[in-house]
Amino acid sequence: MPAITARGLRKSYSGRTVVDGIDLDVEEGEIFAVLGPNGAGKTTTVEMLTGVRHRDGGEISVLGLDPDRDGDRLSHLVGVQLQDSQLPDKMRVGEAIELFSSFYRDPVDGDELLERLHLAEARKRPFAALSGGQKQRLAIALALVGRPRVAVLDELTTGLDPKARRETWGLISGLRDSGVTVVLVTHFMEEAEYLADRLALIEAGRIVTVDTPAGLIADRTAGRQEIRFRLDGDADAAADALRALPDVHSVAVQGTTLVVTGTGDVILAVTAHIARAGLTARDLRVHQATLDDAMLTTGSDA
Ligand SMILES: Nc1ncnc2c1ncn2[C@@H]1O[C@H](COP(=O)(O)OP(=O)(O)OP(=O)(O)O)[C@@H](O)[C@H]1O
Repeated sequence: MPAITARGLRKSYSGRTVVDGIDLDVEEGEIFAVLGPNGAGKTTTVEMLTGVRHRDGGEISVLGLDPDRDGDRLSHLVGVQLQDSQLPDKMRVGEAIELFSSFYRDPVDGDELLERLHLAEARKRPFAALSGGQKQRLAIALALVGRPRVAVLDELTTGLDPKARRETWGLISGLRDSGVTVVLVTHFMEEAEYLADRLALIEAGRIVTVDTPAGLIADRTAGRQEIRFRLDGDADAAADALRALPDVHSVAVQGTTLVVTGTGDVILAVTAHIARAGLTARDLRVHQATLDDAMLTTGSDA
């Protein structure tokens, strides 16, 4: 049974429709990413799922409850990290965790959570004195302290450095492993590819695609691969020979570097040819199409 179902979701601001009939099913225990360009309606959509924002039309069920009608009951089951979370300037990190813990029947261990999010040393620091990354990590901690069954995380790792981002991904994978359903709004394709079981692409308030990351990549890039290597010898002659191979789509010569694109068994075809011709390929690198590549092929700036 889906943890979240939305049908015909609509929202307008001052007569301008920004969510225009969205249908969604998020399965229990999956990480579901919401992607799309700036202003597509991602935040408005997830805010309606959590009841933070009221819908103008459509139906929503989160764990069998309606966020507009059953907000109090749902607040015990859903953890929300929204963009630009604000707390009173003087509130200390430890006080915020204690306050939010007190809202829930069975909160997690606040100390352990702060430790995992590298905030233990900032426990006594007031909100106003936190760095951007610390505020971000505190927002994640506050979303998770109530041991939610559903976590809605908007721009989870925006503002975090690469190490903190990776650690946060570990935390979110762990949540899924413990059965939590996660809805994740993100602009980082690498994050969606790494974490998401499925994703929805939203453009201009409508769902364009719902797929797995691998399915979307395969669909949009047709399994395109790129191989780069340096060649000792006549690069132009080698390029001509490579162009004649099956599965090779293009060969570009950039100085002594060859860039070959293709599909199917192109890697095998190229490496076998190099060996047969007695050539040496140095610094050989293979690039498989990523979610970033898939999104760029649609012209989206998500
Ligand atoms: N409170 C509001 N009042 C008026 N317009 C709003 C309000 N909140 C959002 N909008 C507008 O609704 C549209 C959708 O905004 P939303 O924040 O849902 O998009 P988004 O996909 O999350 O964008 P981003 O990736 O930039 O966060 C935008 O054009 C935005 O300017």
